[in-house]
Amino acid sequence: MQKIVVEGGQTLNGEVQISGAKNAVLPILCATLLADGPVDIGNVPHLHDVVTTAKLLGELGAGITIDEGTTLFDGKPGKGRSITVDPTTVRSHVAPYELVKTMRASVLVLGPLLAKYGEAEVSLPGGCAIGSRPVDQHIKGLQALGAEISVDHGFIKAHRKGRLKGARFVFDVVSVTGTENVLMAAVLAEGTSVLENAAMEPEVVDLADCLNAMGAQIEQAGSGRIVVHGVDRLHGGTHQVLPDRIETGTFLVAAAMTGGRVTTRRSRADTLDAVIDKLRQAGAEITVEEDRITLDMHGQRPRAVDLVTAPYPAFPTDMQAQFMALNCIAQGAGVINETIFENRFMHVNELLRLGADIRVDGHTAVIRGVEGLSGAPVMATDLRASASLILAGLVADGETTIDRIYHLDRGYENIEEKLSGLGAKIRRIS
Ligand SMILES: CC(=O)N[C@H]1[C@@H](OP(=O)(O)OP(=O)(O)OC[C@H]2O[C@@H](n3ccc(=O)[nH]c3=O)[C@H](O)[C@@H]2O)O[C@H](CO)[C@@H](O)[C@@H]1O
Ligand SMILES: C=C(OP(=O)(O)O)C(=O)O
Repeated sequence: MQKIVVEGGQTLNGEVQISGAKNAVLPILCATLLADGPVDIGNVPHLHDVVTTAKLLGELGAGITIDEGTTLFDGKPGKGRSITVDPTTVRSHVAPYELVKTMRASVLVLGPLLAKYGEAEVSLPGGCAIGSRPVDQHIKGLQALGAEISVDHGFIKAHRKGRLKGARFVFDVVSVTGTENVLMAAVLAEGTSVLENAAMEPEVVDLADCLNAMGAQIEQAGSGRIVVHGVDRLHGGTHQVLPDRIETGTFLVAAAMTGGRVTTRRSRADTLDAVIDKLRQAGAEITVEEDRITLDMHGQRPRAVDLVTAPYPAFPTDMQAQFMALNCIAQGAGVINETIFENRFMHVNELLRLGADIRVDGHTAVIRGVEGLSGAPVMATDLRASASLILAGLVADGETTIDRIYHLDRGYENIEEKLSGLGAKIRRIS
């Protein structure tokens, strides 16, 4: 099994190119199932979850063509990957357990298969083990559009008699993938749907942009009330995936923790307001120019920050572990309140092994910054926990070895190469 070894003590400096967003490309890949022709997706990150989703689409019968290194991003040439999905050969409507178990986003084939082909059988999804992660909102939303759904032997079984019917649906809780699933189904429903208490995440907007490029009529994505005028069919199209705001935030935190100066290229500062605000509170000087965000810590140790995770545009739960790592070595004490997932403090025990001072009471963690961490073997428990351990390793004394890094490969493209480019001493070993 592979591990990552980080030798702490380097100040990060330089520029890093941000990849396409995992949480945008995965729903977009699933959305291609709705089209009557091929869909070209550009700025696709090299991630394990992308490979799994492509395998899943292939298993359903879609044609997949991968083109390395020719993607255009915002009209500027750049190296990246594009994937063309041809859904016209889809024959199966079953998403098997073996492919779905590793990845939360695989549940996103449910809405498209149901809307386009009239039936779907999708294994209950996996993903990061950060809470119970139910799918009741996905099911209720699709039922509101007229679907008949049962959960049986670990599979969600859905079918429709006739076309789905547009409806008003109010989500009980704000759910990102729940909004995306119902949105994708509503696109081919008869009449207008209004999705209330919808997720406002930039990845939902990116999905809606892609669907609109395929002929959908979606209005107000990015607000809590999305209006969808159903259409008879979607055609093929092209779309560039938006930059990954969580990857961007992770590199900015790395720069802040090491006292360095780092510029992220091909990033979108407008999707990171809450994160940038917290980094400024931590003492960072941040400047934004077009798609570049520069964080300069001027060699200073960060100040601890308090934060509460909540749905977008508030502070993202996917940046919580990274800010926990920052607080571990900051001046003063910070309080982190995790309100989205009930079991998302699993990195705490590993950070304690590096010498951190953290106390957890329910959903709240109090972190007192220490002068220094000391490198040790640790174990990654989920994707962002893995990132937090790398960040801690960057500033720890000596070597930190991180085990179970397969989580990391689900969501970070070439993280060790990108960090090495900024001056970190980091390597992957088998
Ligand atoms: C692939 C993807 O995009 N993953 C992201 C997505 O996950 P995901 O879409 O799974 O997260 P949700 O937004 O659905 O979860 C938010 C909260 O709603 C609850 N809930 C959700 C659905 C449901 O049917 N019933 C229910 O009760 C969950 O338990 C959780 O407490 O948003 C999360 C919250 O920003 C991020 O951490 C994940 O990186
Ligand atoms: C929780 C995450 O991913 P997923 O929903 O795919 O498990 C994440 O990206 O931090």
